[in-house]
Amino acid sequence: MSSMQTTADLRKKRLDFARRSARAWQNYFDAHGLLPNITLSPEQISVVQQDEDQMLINGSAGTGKSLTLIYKLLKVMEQENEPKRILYCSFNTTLVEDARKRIEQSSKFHEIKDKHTLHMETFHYMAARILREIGFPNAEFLRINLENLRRYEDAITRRTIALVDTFMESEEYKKLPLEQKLYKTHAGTFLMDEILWMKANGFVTEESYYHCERAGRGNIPRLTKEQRRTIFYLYKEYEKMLKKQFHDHLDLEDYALLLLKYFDDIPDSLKYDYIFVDEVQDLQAMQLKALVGLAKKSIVVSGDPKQRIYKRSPFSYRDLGLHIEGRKTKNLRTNYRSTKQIMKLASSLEFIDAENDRLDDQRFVREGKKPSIYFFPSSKELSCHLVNQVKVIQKNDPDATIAVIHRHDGDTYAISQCSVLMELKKHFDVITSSQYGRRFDLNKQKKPILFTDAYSVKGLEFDYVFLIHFDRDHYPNKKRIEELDKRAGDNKNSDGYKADFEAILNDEKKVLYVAITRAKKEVQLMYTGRNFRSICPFVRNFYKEDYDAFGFDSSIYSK
Ligand SMILES: Nc1ncnc2c1ncn2[C@@H]1O[C@H](COP(=O)(O)OP(=O)(O)OP(=O)(O)O)[C@@H](O)[C@H]1O
Repeated sequence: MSSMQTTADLRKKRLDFARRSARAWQNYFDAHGLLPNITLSPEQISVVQQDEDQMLINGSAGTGKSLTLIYKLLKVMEQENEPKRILYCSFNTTLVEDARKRIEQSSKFHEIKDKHTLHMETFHYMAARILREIGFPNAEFLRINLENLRRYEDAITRRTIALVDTFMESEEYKKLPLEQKLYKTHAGTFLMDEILWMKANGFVTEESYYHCERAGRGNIPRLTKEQRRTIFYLYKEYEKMLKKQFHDHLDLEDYALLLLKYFDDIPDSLKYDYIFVDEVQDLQAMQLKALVGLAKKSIVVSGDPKQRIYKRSPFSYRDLGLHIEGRKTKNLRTNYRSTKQIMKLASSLEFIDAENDRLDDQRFVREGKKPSIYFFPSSKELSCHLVNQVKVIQKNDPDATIAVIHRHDGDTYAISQCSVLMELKKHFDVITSSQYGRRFDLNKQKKPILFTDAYSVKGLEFDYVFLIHFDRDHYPNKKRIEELDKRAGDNKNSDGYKADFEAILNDEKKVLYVAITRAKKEVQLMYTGRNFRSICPFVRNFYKEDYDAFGFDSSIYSK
């Protein structure tokens, strides 16, 4: 009896296998040799071969999510015989430029690229293209980088400050019931943040805003439901201001909202058959929702929640129309970029909202030197060390790519005055992230050194990474804490303040995680200060055996 069952089971298994193979082979794509020096792992191949209308590729930094996405894109381009419209998009300009550099390395790509219409661009560029076609000539083709984002937020803050100040002096405000009056701390940047958050999440009717969960907005300052009525009034006034005084100016958050609002006016010919989205965690909720709507046949997104360093939202993927449960979510586990030693350090950072990388869940293809942390009493000494290190690298490893990551975060004046940058420029060819697309040629020997903030290098990688601001003023960024303190007023002992403070620390750890995980071979974290105690507090998450310390005693801080 049992042997008969076994034979039947075996036959069924064989049949299932044959059916599965036949199904797989119909769309089988020969991924071999498409990009130089890459042989996809079985794990990656199975993601490339699996066709779904919606799919999520998950994985920690360096597991090949972007690469796998590019292979899926090449697969579609090769297998579709009729011309298709295909979009590869992400939030940051540099990442899109990087993907373009990668795909250009494939000779297959050059063979098949004219078969289809392929757009490789940021969300905003794609949205501006469609919006202009359907009657919004004000949609701009903006370069999305940190400097432009800061400039743009500053402009909005100036408008919202003027708006709140005038409103609070008005007769109308005086007549408001007490419970709808605002606190002083609701002024300025708070209103700017709130309006942008409302737009990013589509809460642009009074009732939806009144009833929504303000996830991601923190607790400080408190905002009661009744006060939301006043904020909504100010939002409306702000919109009128944009129309009248700023000639129908569009905020970046308006691009997705307009696509959704005028969705029926978008002809099918402007939508995409296939959409591929990299670093999906950086997109705002309405942006992702618009992309889901624009994908006629399939949308594949890839991301890593530990690298989410932009604004948060109350929505799940499902709420936004992305159904990626079960086999439609794929996880990649082998790290092809960083050494085990680098990932060990990065993985010890503890987050409150994202699961830590478990090292025993990950595999590595290379090992290398332990990361190091250096304290220097002055920035002159730090610069001197950095220059010497770069000289040694360029002598021993002339093909190497090098990034120096700072935390001036879009402050163009601070960047221009940065003594480390000045010193580097005396010795080397140095570029900033806005020059990355034009000046950074992966095929050339002796590439320029990239001097960049941590946001602009999302998705990029370098053989050697130097972080120059590993101190308590920059991780966490002092300006963010000062802003929270300003908003808290006398409320600094409240639980709400503590929770918001923790949320900032968590975000800032993610910035650090992104920065460290850009390194392939070696990473050095460096800081200066009056004494070694000015070290970044996140060092307490590190195990002392995971890094070499210079200029201070690691046993004081680390686990
Ligand atoms: N199978 C492979 N063989 C060789 N190299 C690989 C393989 N898979 C990925 N890589 C390389 O590993 C590096 C990291 O890949 P990729 O940038 O796609 O990772 P990622 O998961 O998107 O990272 P991040 O989340 O940091 O953007 C790249 O240099 C890529 O070429």
